[in-house]
Amino acid sequence: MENELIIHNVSKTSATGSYILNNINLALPRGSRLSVLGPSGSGKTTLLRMIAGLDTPDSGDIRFNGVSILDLPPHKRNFGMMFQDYALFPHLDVFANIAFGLKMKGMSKRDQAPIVEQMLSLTNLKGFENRKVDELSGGERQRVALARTLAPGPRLLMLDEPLSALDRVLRKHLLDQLTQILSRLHITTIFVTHDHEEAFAAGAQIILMNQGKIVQQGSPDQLIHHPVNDWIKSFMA
Ligand SMILES: Nc1ncnc2c1ncn2[C@@H]1O[C@H](COP(=O)(O)OP(=O)(O)OP(=O)(O)O)[C@@H](O)[C@H]1O
Repeated sequence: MENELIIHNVSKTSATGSYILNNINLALPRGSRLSVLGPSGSGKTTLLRMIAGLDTPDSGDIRFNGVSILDLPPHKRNFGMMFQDYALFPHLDVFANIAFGLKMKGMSKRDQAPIVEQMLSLTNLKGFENRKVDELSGGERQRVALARTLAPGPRLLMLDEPLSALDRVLRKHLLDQLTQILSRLHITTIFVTHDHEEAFAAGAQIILMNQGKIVQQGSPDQLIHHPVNDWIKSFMA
Protein backbone atom coordinates (compact mmCIF):
# COMPACT_ATOMS: atom_id res chain seq x y z
CA MET A 1 0.00 0.00 0.00
CA GLU A 2 1.15 3.53 -0.78
CA ASN A 3 2.65 5.50 2.09
CA GLU A 4 0.74 8.66 2.80
CA LEU A 5 2.74 10.16 5.67
CA ILE A 6 6.51 9.89 5.71
CA ILE A 7 8.71 11.12 8.52
CA HIS A 8 12.34 11.14 7.50
CA ASN A 9 15.26 11.57 9.93
CA VAL A 10 13.40 14.04 12.13
CA SER A 11 15.31 15.38 15.14
CA LYS A 12 14.81 18.13 17.67
CA THR A 13 17.01 19.19 20.57
CA SER A 14 16.14 21.34 23.56
CA ALA A 15 17.91 24.60 24.45
CA THR A 16 20.25 22.59 26.69
CA GLY A 17 21.21 20.33 23.80
CA SER A 18 19.44 17.14 24.85
CA TYR A 19 17.35 15.27 22.28
CA ILE A 20 13.56 15.69 22.40
CA LEU A 21 13.28 13.66 19.18
CA ASN A 22 16.25 11.67 17.94
CA ASN A 23 16.25 10.65 14.27
CA ILE A 24 12.64 9.56 13.87
CA ASN A 25 11.73 7.57 10.73
CA LEU A 26 8.20 6.46 10.03
CA ALA A 27 6.01 5.61 7.04
CA LEU A 28 2.24 5.36 7.32
CA PRO A 29 0.13 3.80 4.57
CA ARG A 30 -3.14 5.54 3.65
CA GLY A 31 -5.99 4.54 5.96
CA SER A 32 -3.70 2.87 8.51
CA ARG A 33 -3.93 3.20 12.27
CA LEU A 34 -0.78 3.70 14.30
CA SER A 35 -0.45 3.81 18.06
CA VAL A 36 2.44 5.77 19.57
CA LEU A 37 3.23 4.24 22.94
CA GLY A 38 5.82 5.34 25.46
CA PRO A 39 6.40 6.61 28.98
CA SER A 40 5.89 10.22 30.01
CA GLY A 41 8.47 12.52 28.42
CA SER A 42 9.42 10.11 25.61
CA GLY A 43 8.52 12.62 22.88
CA LYS A 44 5.06 11.41 21.79
CA THR A 45 3.29 14.77 21.95
CA THR A 46 6.24 16.56 20.35
CA LEU A 47 6.06 14.16 17.41
CA LEU A 48 2.32 14.89 16.97
CA ARG A 49 2.89 18.62 17.27
CA MET A 50 5.46 18.44 14.46
CA ILE A 51 3.12 16.54 12.19
CA ALA A 52 0.40 19.08 12.99
CA GLY A 53 2.75 22.01 12.30
CA LEU A 54 2.64 23.36 15.87
CA ASP A 55 6.36 22.70 16.29
CA THR A 56 9.21 22.43 13.77
CA PRO A 57 12.03 19.89 13.56
CA ASP A 58 15.67 21.03 13.67
CA SER A 59 16.42 18.59 10.85
CA GLY A 60 14.68 16.02 8.69
CA ASP A 61 11.53 16.15 6.61
CA ILE A 62 7.82 15.35 6.94
CA ARG A 63 6.00 14.50 3.70
CA PHE A 64 2.34 13.93 2.98
CA ASN A 65 1.36 12.38 -0.36
CA GLY A 66 4.95 12.82 -1.52
CA VAL A 67 5.14 16.56 -0.76
CA SER A 68 7.09 18.16 2.10
CA ILE A 69 4.67 19.88 4.46
CA LEU A 70 7.25 21.61 6.69
CA ASP A 71 6.55 25.01 5.14
CA LEU A 72 2.76 24.65 5.42
CA PRO A 73 1.13 26.39 8.40
CA PRO A 74 -1.10 24.12 10.55
CA HIS A 75 -4.43 25.26 9.04
CA LYS A 76 -3.22 24.50 5.51
CA ARG A 77 -2.21 20.93 6.40
CA ASN A 78 -5.86 19.99 6.88
CA PHE A 79 -5.04 17.55 9.69
CA GLY A 80 -7.29 16.99 12.71
CA MET A 81 -5.89 16.88 16.23
CA MET A 82 -7.83 16.02 19.35
CA PHE A 83 -6.15 17.02 22.60
CA GLN A 84 -6.15 15.36 26.04
CA ASP A 85 -8.46 17.98 27.55
CA TYR A 86 -10.65 18.16 24.40
CA ALA A 87 -10.41 21.99 24.44
CA LEU A 88 -14.17 22.36 23.88
CA PHE A 89 -15.92 25.71 24.27
CA PRO A 90 -17.99 25.43 27.48
CA HIS A 91 -20.25 28.39 26.67
CA LEU A 92 -21.25 26.97 23.29
CA ASP A 93 -23.71 24.15 22.66
CA VAL A 94 -22.84 20.84 21.04
CA PHE A 95 -23.89 21.99 17.57
CA ALA A 96 -21.71 25.13 17.73
CA ASN A 97 -18.76 23.16 19.06
CA ILE A 98 -18.96 20.63 16.22
CA ALA A 99 -19.51 23.36 13.63
CA PHE A 100 -16.58 25.45 14.88
CA GLY A 101 -14.01 24.37 12.27
CA LEU A 102 -16.56 24.73 9.48
CA LYS A 103 -17.39 28.27 10.59
CA MET A 104 -13.68 29.12 10.69
CA LYS A 105 -13.48 27.98 7.05
CA GLY A 106 -16.16 30.54 6.21
CA MET A 107 -18.89 27.97 5.57
CA SER A 108 -22.50 29.23 5.79
CA LYS A 109 -24.75 27.95 8.57
CA ARG A 110 -26.90 26.26 5.93
CA ASP A 111 -23.95 24.27 4.64
CA GLN A 112 -22.72 23.46 8.16
CA ALA A 113 -25.98 21.80 9.21
CA PRO A 114 -25.84 18.58 7.14
CA ILE A 115 -22.18 18.00 8.07
CA VAL A 116 -22.92 18.49 11.78
CA GLU A 117 -25.90 16.10 11.41
CA GLN A 118 -23.61 13.49 9.87
CA MET A 119 -21.09 13.91 12.72
CA LEU A 120 -23.82 13.68 15.38
CA SER A 121 -24.98 10.44 13.86
CA LEU A 122 -21.44 9.04 13.53
CA THR A 123 -20.68 9.72 17.19
CA ASN A 124 -24.15 8.72 18.50
CA LEU A 125 -24.92 12.24 19.68
CA LYS A 126 -28.25 12.85 17.92
CA GLY A 127 -30.52 14.85 20.20
CA PHE A 128 -27.59 16.54 21.97
CA GLU A 129 -27.38 19.48 19.52
CA ASN A 130 -28.60 22.15 21.94
CA ARG A 131 -26.96 20.86 25.11
CA LYS A 132 -24.21 22.97 26.68
CA VAL A 133 -20.89 21.20 26.82
CA ASP A 134 -20.49 21.69 30.57
CA GLU A 135 -23.71 19.67 31.07
CA LEU A 136 -22.23 16.58 29.41
CA SER A 137 -20.49 13.52 30.83
CA GLY A 138 -16.80 12.90 30.13
CA GLY A 139 -17.63 10.28 27.50
CA GLU A 140 -20.09 12.58 25.74
CA ARG A 141 -17.53 15.38 25.71
CA GLN A 142 -15.01 13.03 24.18
CA ARG A 143 -17.44 12.25 21.36
CA VAL A 144 -18.19 15.96 20.80
CA ALA A 145 -14.45 16.59 20.57
CA LEU A 146 -14.07 13.77 18.05
CA ALA A 147 -17.04 15.05 16.01
CA ARG A 148 -15.58 18.57 16.02
CA THR A 149 -12.19 17.28 14.87
CA LEU A 150 -13.72 15.19 12.07
CA ALA A 151 -16.27 17.74 10.78
CA PRO A 152 -13.87 19.64 8.47
CA GLY A 153 -12.88 16.33 6.80
CA PRO A 154 -9.22 16.13 7.86
CA ARG A 155 -6.72 14.18 5.73
CA LEU A 156 -5.14 12.74 8.89
CA LEU A 157 -6.45 12.29 12.42
CA MET A 158 -4.26 12.62 15.53
CA LEU A 159 -5.52 11.73 19.00
CA ASP A 160 -3.34 12.70 21.94
CA GLU A 161 -4.24 10.61 25.02
CA PRO A 162 -7.96 10.86 24.16
CA LEU A 163 -9.02 8.80 27.19
CA SER A 164 -6.74 10.18 29.87
CA ALA A 165 -9.31 12.67 31.22
CA LEU A 166 -11.76 9.85 31.93
CA ASP A 167 -12.59 7.59 34.79
CA ARG A 168 -10.67 4.30 34.65
CA VAL A 169 -13.90 2.25 34.57
CA LEU A 170 -15.24 4.18 31.59
CA ARG A 171 -12.06 3.92 29.59
CA LYS A 172 -12.49 0.40 28.26
CA HIS A 173 -16.05 1.08 27.15
CA LEU A 174 -15.13 4.37 25.48
CA LEU A 175 -12.10 2.87 23.84
CA ASP A 176 -14.40 0.29 22.22
CA GLN A 177 -16.73 3.06 21.04
CA LEU A 178 -13.85 5.13 19.73
CA THR A 179 -12.28 2.24 17.79
CA GLN A 180 -15.69 1.36 16.32
CA ILE A 181 -16.14 4.92 15.07
CA LEU A 182 -12.60 4.99 13.68
CA SER A 183 -13.05 1.71 11.83
CA ARG A 184 -16.01 3.22 9.93
CA LEU A 185 -13.88 6.12 8.71
CA HIS A 186 -10.89 4.81 6.73
CA ILE A 187 -8.86 7.84 7.75
CA THR A 188 -5.19 7.55 8.60
CA THR A 189 -5.04 7.82 12.39
CA ILE A 190 -2.27 8.31 14.95
CA PHE A 191 -3.23 7.49 18.52
CA VAL A 192 -0.88 8.60 21.31
CA THR A 193 -1.01 6.89 24.70
CA HIS A 194 1.17 5.68 27.55
CA ASP A 195 -1.22 2.75 28.15
CA HIS A 196 -0.41 -0.61 26.48
CA GLU A 197 -4.00 -1.83 26.35
CA GLU A 198 -5.17 1.34 24.65
CA ALA A 199 -2.28 1.24 22.19
CA PHE A 200 -2.99 -2.37 21.25
CA ALA A 201 -6.73 -1.78 20.80
CA ALA A 202 -6.30 1.42 18.80
CA GLY A 203 -3.56 0.50 16.31
CA ALA A 204 -2.55 -2.48 14.21
CA GLN A 205 0.99 -1.11 14.27
CA ILE A 206 2.67 0.28 17.36
CA ILE A 207 5.74 2.42 17.72
CA LEU A 208 7.28 2.31 21.14
CA MET A 209 9.17 5.48 22.07
CA ASN A 210 11.73 6.14 24.77
CA GLN A 211 13.92 9.21 25.26
CA GLY A 212 13.00 10.68 21.89
CA LYS A 213 13.70 7.52 19.90
CA ILE A 214 11.55 4.83 18.31
CA VAL A 215 12.89 1.80 20.16
CA GLN A 216 10.68 -0.75 18.41
CA GLN A 217 7.98 -0.81 15.76
CA GLY A 218 5.69 -3.76 15.20
CA SER A 219 2.38 -5.46 15.92
CA PRO A 220 1.20 -5.89 19.53
CA ASP A 221 2.24 -9.52 19.25
CA GLN A 222 5.81 -8.61 18.18
CA LEU A 223 6.18 -6.14 21.02
CA ILE A 224 4.91 -8.55 23.66
CA HIS A 225 6.59 -11.72 22.46
CA HIS A 226 9.68 -10.39 20.69
CA PRO A 227 10.90 -7.28 22.52
CA VAL A 228 14.25 -6.25 21.02
CA ASN A 229 15.84 -5.26 24.33
CA ASP A 230 15.45 -5.53 28.11
CA TRP A 231 14.01 -2.03 28.53
CA ILE A 232 11.14 -2.95 26.18
CA LYS A 233 10.67 -6.27 27.97
CA SER A 234 10.24 -4.56 31.31
CA PHE A 235 8.10 -1.73 29.89
CA MET A 236 5.74 -4.28 28.32
CA ALA A 237 5.60 -6.46 31.43
N1 LIG B 1 9.99 23.15 23.60
C1 LIG B 1 10.65 22.35 24.42
N2 LIG B 1 11.83 22.71 24.95
C2 LIG B 1 12.51 21.91 25.78
N3 LIG B 1 12.10 20.69 26.14
C3 LIG B 1 10.93 20.27 25.65
C4 LIG B 1 10.14 21.05 24.76
N4 LIG B 1 9.03 20.35 24.42
C5 LIG B 1 9.12 19.18 25.08
N5 LIG B 1 10.26 19.12 25.81
C6 LIG B 1 10.74 17.98 26.59
O1 LIG B 1 10.85 16.90 25.69
C7 LIG B 1 10.45 15.70 26.30
C8 LIG B 1 9.31 15.06 25.50
O2 LIG B 1 8.10 15.76 25.74
P1 LIG B 1 6.70 15.26 25.17
O3 LIG B 1 5.64 16.17 25.70
O4 LIG B 1 6.79 15.14 23.70
O5 LIG B 1 6.59 13.82 25.83
P2 LIG B 1 5.36 12.83 25.93
O6 LIG B 1 5.88 11.50 25.59
O7 LIG B 1 4.22 13.33 25.11
O8 LIG B 1 5.00 12.91 27.47
P3 LIG B 1 3.57 12.80 28.24
O9 LIG B 1 3.12 11.38 28.07
O10 LIG B 1 3.94 13.14 29.64
O11 LIG B 1 2.66 13.80 27.60
C9 LIG B 1 10.09 16.04 27.71
O12 LIG B 1 11.20 15.75 28.52
C10 LIG B 1 9.79 17.52 27.67
O13 LIG B 1 10.04 18.13 28.90
